[in-house]
Amino acid sequence: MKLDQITVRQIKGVSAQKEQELHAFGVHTVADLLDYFPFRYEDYRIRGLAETKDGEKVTVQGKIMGAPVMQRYGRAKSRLTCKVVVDGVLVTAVWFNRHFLQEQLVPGREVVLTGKWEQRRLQLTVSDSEFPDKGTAKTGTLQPVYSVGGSLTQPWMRKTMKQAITQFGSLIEEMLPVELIDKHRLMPRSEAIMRIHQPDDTAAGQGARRRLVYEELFLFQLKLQAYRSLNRSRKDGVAIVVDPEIIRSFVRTLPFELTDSQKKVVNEILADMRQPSCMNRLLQGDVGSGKTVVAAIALLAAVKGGHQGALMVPTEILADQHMRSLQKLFEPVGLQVALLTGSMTERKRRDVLAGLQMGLIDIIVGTHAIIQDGVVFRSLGLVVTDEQHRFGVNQRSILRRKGMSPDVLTMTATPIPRTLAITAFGDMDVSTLRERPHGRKPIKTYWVKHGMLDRVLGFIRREVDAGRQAYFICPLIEESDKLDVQNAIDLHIQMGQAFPDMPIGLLHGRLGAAEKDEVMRAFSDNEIKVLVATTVVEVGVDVPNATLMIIMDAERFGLSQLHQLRGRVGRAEHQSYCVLIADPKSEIGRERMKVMTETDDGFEVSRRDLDLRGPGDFFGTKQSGVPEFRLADMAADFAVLEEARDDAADLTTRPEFWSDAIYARLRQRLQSDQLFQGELLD
Ligand SMILES: Nc1ncnc2c1ncn2[C@@H]1O[C@H](COP(=O)(O)OP(=O)(O)OP(=O)(O)O)[C@@H](O)[C@H]1O
Repeated sequence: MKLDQITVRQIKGVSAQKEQELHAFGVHTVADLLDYFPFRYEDYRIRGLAETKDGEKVTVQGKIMGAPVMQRYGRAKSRLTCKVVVDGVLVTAVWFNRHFLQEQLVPGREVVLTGKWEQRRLQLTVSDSEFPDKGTAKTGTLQPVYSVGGSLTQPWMRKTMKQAITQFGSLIEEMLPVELIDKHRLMPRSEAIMRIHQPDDTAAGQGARRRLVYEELFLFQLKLQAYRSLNRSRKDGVAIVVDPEIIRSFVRTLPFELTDSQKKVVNEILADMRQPSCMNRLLQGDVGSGKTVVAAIALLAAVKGGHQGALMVPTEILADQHMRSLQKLFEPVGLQVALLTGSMTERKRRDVLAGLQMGLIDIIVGTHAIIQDGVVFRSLGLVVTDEQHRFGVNQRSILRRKGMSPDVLTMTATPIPRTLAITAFGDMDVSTLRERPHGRKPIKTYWVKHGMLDRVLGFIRREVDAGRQAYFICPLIEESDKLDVQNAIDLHIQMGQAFPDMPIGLLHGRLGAAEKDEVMRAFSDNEIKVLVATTVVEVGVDVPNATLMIIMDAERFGLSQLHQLRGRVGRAEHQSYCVLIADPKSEIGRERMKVMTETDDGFEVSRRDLDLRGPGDFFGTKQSGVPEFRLADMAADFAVLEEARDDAADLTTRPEFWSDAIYARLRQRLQSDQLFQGELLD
């Protein structure tokens, strides 16, 4: 019998109702239950009061000195106090709603008390007490604390866990290969499971945790690596072979020389595309590092190799911008670029769809709608997308069902600290643009208080008089009672009054698509000098003549968002500036503003952001692909994560991993994972 075939109902003491409640926590089988780890331990080990700080929780042993005093409030509420001598100090012990203890508090009797210590009043508010003459179960131990609810209480979980281990502990199987256990000197799985639920001393408890953290991270990495190596071994992708001279002569048409970083990354991408397996590569580069032209070269290669390319972007504004810049770039080489968006007329849409199907359109630009049903390509060779729309297994299988296995290049402008890159993008190969184009000057960033608006206006005037343009960003569209933030519409009016002679534009999410396009076009063409906008301009907008970015209420934005916004300037050779207007209330808020003024390197901003926020918060949402681990802590267990990654990478490249019986259990475990959706062994 295997543990994952035994239902929790078969554990003594688990009723049908309790079983149902366990289901709500994802616990169905004994295997699930044993993998339901405590998230912390309650410490009942006895300590001296001298080493206990005010407000801390502590367990002490003492002797009852006087008769207890009880006050009752209504029927159920009571306050019981009693003098107890602990380490030679006379302490007042207080219990709330434990009137039934009164008779047991006999002067002269030994007692063990656990509770919160209040130094000043020499008082202990007791949450737990035991009497050594009656035997102590908890005293001196660490008790596991589980995430529970409903009628599942901590004592019940502890008891049930113990019972499960007694009944079924001998069936716990090892799941890591022996060589890894030996290599890292890990505790056997059965021992680790028992100890994590019933730790007897910290050293062994640490060993148990280390073993299970390794296992968790290893399985996670194995999943990513297996996916990656499986992907590489599949030969159903398109092998895109282009004459290097075509690429070279295209590069010669560019108005600038590629940076060494761009050349290196282009080579990595083209090498991937030549393979008959599907490319799954992440291109990370700081704001303004020139990712677009890299993507353009890859798209050109796809087309010259006899296929079509798609560029998928998050917003229609960006779709429009990229459409125009690709058209300009590809005009000399005669590529047909088309736009596909939700706000297009039905007729136009039909034309585009027909063009794609017949292969008259080489490159399609649009939001994620471009790979959805109803869109048929003659032969899709490459999809370029951004990290928010990263290609999951789902999208790949939609395309595969349509008979397409394009190469995929994912771009991100949020440089990801190494820790998170390993976890969130471990299934991808990574290319990084390390340098910015030559001649770029670092952006100067200033942080000012709200009272300085007049000087900021003077700054705008100076830049515009010098022929440049400015962005003025604020957090909301319209005035809100709840938040005291400057809104774009008001600010637009205010700016109009301050600069009656200056064309000032307004851009926000509530404008219609055509209106947005028109505002963006006018700003691009330098007809509008100052653009008052919400964060719709955050990602990817490229107007090289803009040199001033002013961000109102900057404390309301996250660091990476501020960095993204700042990246809208400094995109050509002119000196550029960013002004943050903010009165942050918290220390962290002030720290964030300081980080911005101290560095304009996105990798450094990310690193400091991670320090300030912690990894759990870094991406904000679950869809970011950063998983929540049961035991592992990405910051604290980073070294283990790296080991696990190397081990998993090593294992999955060995042929025996895919064929040998020893690894069958690991493969089975992988296959049950959603990421693969049964693809692993077909
Ligand atoms: N090698 C280069 N030399 C000079 N200018 C370049 C070079 N590569 C790109 N550029 C220009 O730099 C600007 C920024 O490039 P691009 O829009 O590709 O940045 P990006 O990496 O996509 O940044 P973001 O994530 O901020 O949109 C563009 O105007 C582009 O034409």
